[in-house]
Amino acid sequence: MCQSKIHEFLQGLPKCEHHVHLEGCLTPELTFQLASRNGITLPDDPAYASVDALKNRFERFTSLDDFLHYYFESMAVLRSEQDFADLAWAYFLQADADGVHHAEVFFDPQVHQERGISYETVVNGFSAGCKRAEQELGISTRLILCFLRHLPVASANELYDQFLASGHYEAGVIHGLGWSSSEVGPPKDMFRDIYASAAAKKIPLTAHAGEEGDASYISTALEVGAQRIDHGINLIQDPQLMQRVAKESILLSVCPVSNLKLQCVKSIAEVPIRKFLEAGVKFSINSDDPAYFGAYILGNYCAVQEAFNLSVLEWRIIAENSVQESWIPNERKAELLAKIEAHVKRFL
Ligand code: HPA
Ligand SMILES: [Zn+2]
Repeated sequence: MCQSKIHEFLQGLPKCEHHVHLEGCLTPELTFQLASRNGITLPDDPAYASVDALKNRFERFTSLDDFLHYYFESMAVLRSEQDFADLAWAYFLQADADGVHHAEVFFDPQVHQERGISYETVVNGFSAGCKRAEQELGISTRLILCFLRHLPVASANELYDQFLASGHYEAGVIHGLGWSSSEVGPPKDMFRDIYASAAAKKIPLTAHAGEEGDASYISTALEVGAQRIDHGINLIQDPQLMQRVAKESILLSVCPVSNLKLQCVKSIAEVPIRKFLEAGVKFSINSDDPAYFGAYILGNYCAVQEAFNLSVLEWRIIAENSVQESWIPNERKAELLAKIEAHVKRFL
């Protein structure tokens, strides 16, 4: 297939996104707009001198923690429910343009709470953005609350109690829990108690693991109850674990451009896409923090295509697995699988 045809195929291929941080959709432009709207002085760092200076800084992250520094600092511009709703809406508009039909999106209440923004403000704003995407764009959505590994466990425990007391899970406002932030350093199983409690309540659980950390971070995440692994590229270090992940249909939410930008790989070709396909490991392809890494989901699909030259049928497997392992009812899965089938048929 010629380049323009494959781009048309990838653009129209019905997609599910499972790994995007709503705060990671805060572009330099929106950062400056919200800073001005809220009368906030941006950090005294040359990176924040202008929109272009910030964009330039985002071109040279040296590690996950180097990125996280800017990710957490920029969030200070988010203050009102409307700010959070606007940020989510900005993501959903781009996702819609990229052919996303279902999106499971992360957010980080702890950092907002630490700077005096209430849990309710954050959840109400983000869930308003999700509701608008469902109504106006027909995208089904799932909000996933993330616990942060660089903060004390006591802070996560407090948030977990607040989450339980809010009734947000039962009300379908928040659909699952995850963990993220610095990988190597804090104890691998720091959220063991929270995950045991949440698993007993049948709350869907995922975890960032195997991005900078080795495969043992993945096995620990699974041991404490994660049903999905975010990133997980270092699974290839452990063939036995890889077999188990394939056998148990544990989805990896892989983020190729993020891996490149955070120097976890030297090129997209190093992301084990073909090895996962060959081993029957299910994965989806995702954007992670698109405002920081310069690629939304379609950019990630195209980067994978350029590196691996996958066939239409291989893309069909990826798209179908993305639907099958989404946290949605079977009727919605059937609807999305039919859309994929119709689209694929046009290109075979
Ligand atoms: O890629 C990531 N890894 C860990 N934490 C994060 N928070 C936003 N993006 C990431
Ligand atoms: Zn992530």
